[in-house]
Amino acid sequence: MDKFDLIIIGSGPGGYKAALTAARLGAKVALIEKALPGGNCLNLGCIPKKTLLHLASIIEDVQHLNGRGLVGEIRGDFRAAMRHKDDVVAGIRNNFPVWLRRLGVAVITGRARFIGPYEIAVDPTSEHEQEPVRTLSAPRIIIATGSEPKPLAQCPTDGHFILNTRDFMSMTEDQPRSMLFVGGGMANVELAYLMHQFGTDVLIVEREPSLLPNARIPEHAINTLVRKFNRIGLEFRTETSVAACHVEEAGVAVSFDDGSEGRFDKILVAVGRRPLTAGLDLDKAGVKVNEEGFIITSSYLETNVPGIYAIGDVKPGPMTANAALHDAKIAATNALTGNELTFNYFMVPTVLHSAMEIAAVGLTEEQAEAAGFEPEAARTSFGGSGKARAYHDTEGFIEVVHDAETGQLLGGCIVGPEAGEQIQMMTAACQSEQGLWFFKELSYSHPSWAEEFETAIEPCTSAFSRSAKEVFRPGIFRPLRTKKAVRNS
Ligand SMILES: Cc1cc2nc3c(=O)[nH]c(=O)nc-3n(C[C@H](O)[C@H](O)[C@H](O)COP(=O)(O)OP(=O)(O)OC[C@H]3O[C@@H](n4cnc5c(N)ncnc54)[C@H](O)[C@@H]3O)c2cc1C
Ligand SMILES: NC(=O)c1ccc[n+]([C@@H]2O[C@H](COP(=O)([O-])OP(=O)(O)OC[C@H]3O[C@@H](n4cnc5c(N)ncnc54)[C@H](O)[C@@H]3O)[C@@H](O)[C@H]2O)c1
Repeated sequence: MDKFDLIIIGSGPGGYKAALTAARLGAKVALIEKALPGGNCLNLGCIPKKTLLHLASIIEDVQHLNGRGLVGEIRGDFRAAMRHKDDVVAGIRNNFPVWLRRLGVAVITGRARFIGPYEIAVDPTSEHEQEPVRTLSAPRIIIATGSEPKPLAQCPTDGHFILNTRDFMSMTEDQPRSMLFVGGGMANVELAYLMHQFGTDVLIVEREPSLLPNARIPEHAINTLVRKFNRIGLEFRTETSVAACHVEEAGVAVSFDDGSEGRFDKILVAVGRRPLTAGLDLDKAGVKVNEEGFIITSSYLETNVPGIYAIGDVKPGPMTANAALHDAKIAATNALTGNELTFNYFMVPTVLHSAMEIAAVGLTEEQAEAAGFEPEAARTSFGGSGKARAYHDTEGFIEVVHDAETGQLLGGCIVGPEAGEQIQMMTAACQSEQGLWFFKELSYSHPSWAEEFETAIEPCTSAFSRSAKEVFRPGIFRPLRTKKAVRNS
């Protein structure tokens, strides 16, 4: 039996970040992966999606600027775009094990299962079935096995006409002329926009009264996106679902639960994801799951079994790579240096890449009020931004939520180009003890998107004297280290 300081199961963003963190802390680490290195995020989610959406947004930009110094038509070539996406993903993936091995991480291919609390058997995958079962042990184990798409009984996937996100990312056929997207959550709101820009007729159906009902994004930001969907002709129906689907020779006939019918070349079902623990034999280690199958953890991300941690999609919390990366640093550090760090998902941004980029972090005004703050939102639209005007893209806004009493920053939301980049600054500001002065005292580059932070908060800072910083009250963004947080409060 091979002995390690730490064994990590799964090499998605949670698993690989945990491996890097632990290796840099000097630990002897084993990282086990049963499928492609990089997990859902690299192979079937974030990276392939962003590669394709980058092309979609270039198509939109060129169409938008046509007649303003650009001439000519541009259109997407779906098959070539999918091949380009495969090349991008393979380029990152091929480098991945090399990079980890260079840091001394033992990257092991195979299917991991518990044979005891601190012992793991690694079964060979089907391509390497001649290889023997390997056994490993470690006093610390991190489970980072991710999630899989939830099935929908009314729309069973067949991998060809009715797809889940995995099937979609593996499509090699010609571009469908029409597509139904069942579920109006993060995945379909992004992928439907992609297909719309490539010229497919799309329809999203969402059973709740609005799109993105579970997203950690303020409602008024979602409304901005909805207005844009209406303007560009991207069709969606809320309070609607699928009653039945019949696969025909060259497409799918669909009956909706409002009595209407339709026919589509393909359907993409994205109605959420469920944790992936099948085959792990968690019972052999005594690790407990909740009624939905998520592994239960403490705020240190430790399971009920001391020394066994769970991170990312497999435990309750936001199912994003951003959250998995946050978890990874916390669990790996706690596992090796003692439980001290706790997760705080208010510090983790959410970013939606669709017809508009929307990024949010921290508390909305409503959440801040419920948490006992006196919230005030400072806003500015990009209408007055030189950069936005230069780009002919003034639809978005910046919103900064702060405590009216102290100027403490509580959260924010950005809608517009590169919102996912600008949100890093908002995240840093929320963790700073400077409050609104974080934005006030910076010198900005001009023209830039970020200078609009100062524009947004200017009317609010005038209401405070500089000494107001002294009444700053640590709140939702208190430092991650619990001991320090106790000292501060
Ligand atoms: C279409 C789509 C787009 C997305 N885009 C974004 C985005 O832009 N930004 C974002 O933050 N999030 C995005 N997400 C979500 C993101 O992909 C996931 O939240 C993230 O991948 C979760 O990371 P993880 O490490 O927990 O699990 P995963 O990435 O799922 O990795 C788990 C790994 O564990 C392996 N594994 C499972 N069981 C075993 C076993 N028994 N033995 C060995 N290995 C095992 C799996 O093969 C897998 O490789 C997207 C999701 C989808 C579906
Ligand atoms: N940019 C990102 O960070 C990003 C992108 C894609 C996915 N993800 C993550 O991946 C996970 C999976 O994405 P997702 O979009 O599948 O899940 P989701 O939970 O974001 O959305 C699923 C949607 O399907 C709806 N729904 C459920 N059953 C339905 C039915 N029968 N008919 C119609 N609608 C129905 C739900 O109300 C919900 O709005 C999410 O947790 C998300 O956070 C993140």
